[in-house]
Amino acid sequence: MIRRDPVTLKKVLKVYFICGTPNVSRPLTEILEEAVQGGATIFQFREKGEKALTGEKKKEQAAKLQAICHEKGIPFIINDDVELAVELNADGVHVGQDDTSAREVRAKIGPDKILGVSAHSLTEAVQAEKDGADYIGVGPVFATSSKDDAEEVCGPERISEFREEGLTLPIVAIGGITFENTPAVIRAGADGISVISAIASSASPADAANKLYRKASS
Ligand SMILES: Cc1ncsc1CCOP(=O)(O)O
Ligand SMILES: C=C1C=NC(C)=NC1=N
Ligand SMILES: [Mg+2]
Repeated sequence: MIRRDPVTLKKVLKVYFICGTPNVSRPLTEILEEAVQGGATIFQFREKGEKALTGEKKKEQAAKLQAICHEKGIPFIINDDVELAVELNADGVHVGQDDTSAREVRAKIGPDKILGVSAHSLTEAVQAEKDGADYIGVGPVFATSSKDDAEEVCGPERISEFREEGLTLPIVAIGGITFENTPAVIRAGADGISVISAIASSASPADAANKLYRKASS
């Protein structure tokens, strides 16, 4: 169990791979293995879109991915689906502003699980912290084609603004992140970067994760 303290979490958030079966054209289990091999430090199962698995199939896939994360010693996070997270005893949940309220999720998953919340404004960020969030996901910092209902691009500046306002909560940036633009995001004050396509669409997820890790740690 990853302790929820901010110091541990800031390390764990370094290279946050997020993926669902609609994002890949070969088994997600294979891609996850390779991504962790390369240096991914935390994984989120985000099963969304018209081709997303549901019910038993989604649960089976989640269990397989969870087993890989446990074997490799990285946290397994589930996006949105709090019930599934509780059922599988996942390491945590990530919710957006339009999902179950963070306060309610914290009550359902208990004090030892990781809770991530998407935040686009300082108000949302401060509220998330009050509601028991361990980290916030901020973005899209660059243009992305992986989320059709993404908010408008906010740039890494949004993260700098939060830091200038004194927000110390762990922050992971998201949206259109590649190893080229990772340094700017870390310089802006993010503790880590989260990606879908930079790893999922790479010919070598291991190589992509490794490049991202080096850029996020430098
Ligand atoms: C889930 C999510 N939230 C904001 S942008 C995004 C998609 C990120 O995907 P990519 O890393 O491929 O831009
Ligand atoms: C929308 C999101 C923002 N940030 C993170 C870490 N995950 C998400 N699903
Ligand atoms: Mg959501």
